Amino acid sequence: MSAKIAVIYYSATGTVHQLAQAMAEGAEKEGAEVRLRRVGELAPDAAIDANPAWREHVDATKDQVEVATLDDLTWADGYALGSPTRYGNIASQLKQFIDSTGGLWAQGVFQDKPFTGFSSAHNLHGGNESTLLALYNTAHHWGSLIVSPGFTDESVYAAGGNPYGTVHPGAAGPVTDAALDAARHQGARLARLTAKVAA
Ligand SMILES: Cc1cc2nc3c(=O)[nH]c(=O)nc-3n(C[C@H](O)[C@H](O)[C@H](O)COP(=O)(O)O)c2cc1C
Repeated sequence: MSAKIAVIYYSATGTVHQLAQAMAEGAEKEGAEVRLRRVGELAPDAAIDANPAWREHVDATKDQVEVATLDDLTWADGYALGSPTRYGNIASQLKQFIDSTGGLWAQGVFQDKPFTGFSSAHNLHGGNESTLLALYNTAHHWGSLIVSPGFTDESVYAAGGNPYGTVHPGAAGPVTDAALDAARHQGARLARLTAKVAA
């Protein structure tokens, strides 16, 4: 059977958005049905307008990517969640969405469903891994199955060797093909394992 995968992310300036797209591509290539969704923006216009890259990304994705809903979580058999690093933690926009899932949690919607994470901090050692570990706290509470990439493919090493999840440090410049390849691998692995669990 093919898996139903929800790739749900927040991105202010587009880095995590690119990783999310690659994650979705990898899952689709594995035969999954994918919903690629961004969480709603919560920041005031004044903050967004103060950063031209942020404004540009908000405007570019407004009509391009649907906003995540709770139905996407109920529908999916497996989850890929992504967030930029915010002081070593996940962004409040994604956290707000997660914090709206109490009703689904109480119904057991997340139990036994594979869950993987991805991120981007500006600096290589600026909190990529602490953000992923913070994201995985939710998976523990949801009763989901954490499917981190591990060192399961050459693409993981080529992208910097992060077994917790694909990341791209913004300080290294534009998102690299290596990071996108690693995200595709991670998405494919999630889809493959989700199909097995769902069967
Ligand atoms: C409020 C705030 C906090 C941040 N905290 C960190 C941090 O702790 N470590 C770091 O390396 N980068 C930090 N950054 C930078 C972002 O994580 C980084 O630019 C990321 O690549 C942005 O992803 P995006 O393009 O998907 O929005 C922070 C940025 C903002 C706006």
